[in-house]
Amino acid sequence: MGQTRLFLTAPREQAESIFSILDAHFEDDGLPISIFEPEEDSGIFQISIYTEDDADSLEQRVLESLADVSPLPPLGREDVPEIDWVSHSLEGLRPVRVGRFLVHGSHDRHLQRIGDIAIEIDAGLAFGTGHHGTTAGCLSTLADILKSEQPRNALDLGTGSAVLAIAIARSARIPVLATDIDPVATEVARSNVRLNGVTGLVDTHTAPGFHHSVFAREKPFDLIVANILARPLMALAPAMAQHLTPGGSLVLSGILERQRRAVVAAYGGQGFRHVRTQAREGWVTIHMKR
Ligand SMILES: C[S@@+](CC[C@H](N)C(=O)[O-])C[C@H]1O[C@@H](n2cnc3c(N)ncnc32)[C@H](O)[C@@H]1O
Repeated sequence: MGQTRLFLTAPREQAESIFSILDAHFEDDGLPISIFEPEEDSGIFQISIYTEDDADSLEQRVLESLADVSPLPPLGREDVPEIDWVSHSLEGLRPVRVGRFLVHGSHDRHLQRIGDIAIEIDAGLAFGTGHHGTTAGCLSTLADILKSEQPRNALDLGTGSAVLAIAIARSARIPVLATDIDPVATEVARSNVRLNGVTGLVDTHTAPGFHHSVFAREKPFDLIVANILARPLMALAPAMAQHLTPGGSLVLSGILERQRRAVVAAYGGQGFRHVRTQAREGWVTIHMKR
């Protein structure tokens, strides 16, 4: 069955606000939502939401969720044949540079420069192309951490495309456990891990939170990255403390600016101290240590 894409086009600030509203509103539906700049440096962004089900009812819900946005840009709609979905979603994606990390699709391999840590992501069905402010924030924070720390065993919880696990494995050459609640994401992660030649380092598993025997086998970790969302992250704070070594680094993202204090407080209660927060596109990435 094909997919339908609903989309809105708006200047950056409005586009980011629409993206945040849709992201929060459809959080429990698990529908892919993306934001990107179709034309480089144009400042005009497109927010897309995809469904395989009833597009009419989604359209209605999108309009209801955006009722307070004024003026509301027109809501576009197009059918995306299933066969084209992955390549379609990649076509619009430019490579992303964050520090030494270059996240790119297969068609942009040639952009790699000496000294780059290149991460090839070739599937659109899991989150994590580097374009989202949360992924970019995690990559940037990981790059900073890896300049001064030498972790030996890492965890990427909510791995999506495995972009962060691959970034850690390729730059630190250490084992990384990469888990996701969604079996489709785990499949995509596995295939990206193979594509990037790090099968010997990155181990992928489907698991909600820490509910899998692999955690007991692989813990403790001295670096954990989790780009999920504020609420599940707060619920996971005690388990994070149990799985991270004293002195280890924790990178949390998927947190809106207004949720930052609550997340820092939840982790403060578990013995974590705040090191640094980076903000991108309304999202924050928090580095904490235990
Ligand atoms: C925002 S994406 C992040 C993907 C990638 N790590 C990145 O930074 O681009 C969040 C991922 O976490 C997964 N996820 C959500 N809740 C989870 C949970 N409780 N346990 C494990 N994975 C979870 C989702 O399926 C999704 O793939």
